[in-house]
Amino acid sequence: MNLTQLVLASHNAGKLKELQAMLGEAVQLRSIGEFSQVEPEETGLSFVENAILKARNAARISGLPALADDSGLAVDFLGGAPGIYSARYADGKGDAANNAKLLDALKDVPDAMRGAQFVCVLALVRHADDPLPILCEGLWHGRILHAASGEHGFGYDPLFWVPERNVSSAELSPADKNRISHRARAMDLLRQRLSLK
Ligand SMILES: O=c1nc[nH]c2c1ncn2[C@H]1C[C@H](O)[C@@H](COP(=O)(O)OP(=O)(O)OP(=O)(O)O)O1
Ligand SMILES: [Mg+2]
Repeated sequence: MNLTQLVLASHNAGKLKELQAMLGEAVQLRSIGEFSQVEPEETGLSFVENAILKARNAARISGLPALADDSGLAVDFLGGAPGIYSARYADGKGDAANNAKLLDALKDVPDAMRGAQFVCVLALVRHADDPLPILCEGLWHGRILHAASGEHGFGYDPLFWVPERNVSSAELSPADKNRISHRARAMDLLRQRLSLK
């Protein structure tokens, strides 16, 4: 597979930055935003389904092989919510509203019951109708803080406490987050599958 031209099926600038940093110079990720501003509806019931749906859509629009990232935050106390609905948790009002709603949902919940996982599924399709998408998954275990902390990253990072570093994931340097995050784990697997260094 020629991977010098790969389109990233994401309108999220934070993901593009992280994934490009992880891939290095060998692969140039082009944003789907160069081709279309229309975001496909994420109608799947799983991260896998939504990742494949986004990848196929981007491959169709761009004519290039496409990588999609479907990710989210699964909170134990909320039975895995917001999960695949993480981006839409506060009805599309954005990251700050999502974080405020999550803090409210966990008000007065003690630390021991605030466990959560970031989930990332990467899907790579060679073309829009690829019958064998490459799928890689990564999980990152942590806990939901009682208040936002840190300026790096995006999304729920300011609320996600990283036990192995004793900071929020928004307090990690971008390079550090990219070594240990759910996305980093999924990307490690993808690199192995593609025999990339
Ligand atoms: O490392 C992360 N650090 C913090 N938050 C994160 C992370 N990874 C995913 N998240 C959150 C952001 C969003 O609320 C949802 C992903 O939703 P998701 O649909 O996959 O992405 P999106 O709509 O932002 O962009 P797009 O679908 O165009 O790729 O999970
Ligand atoms: Mg999305």
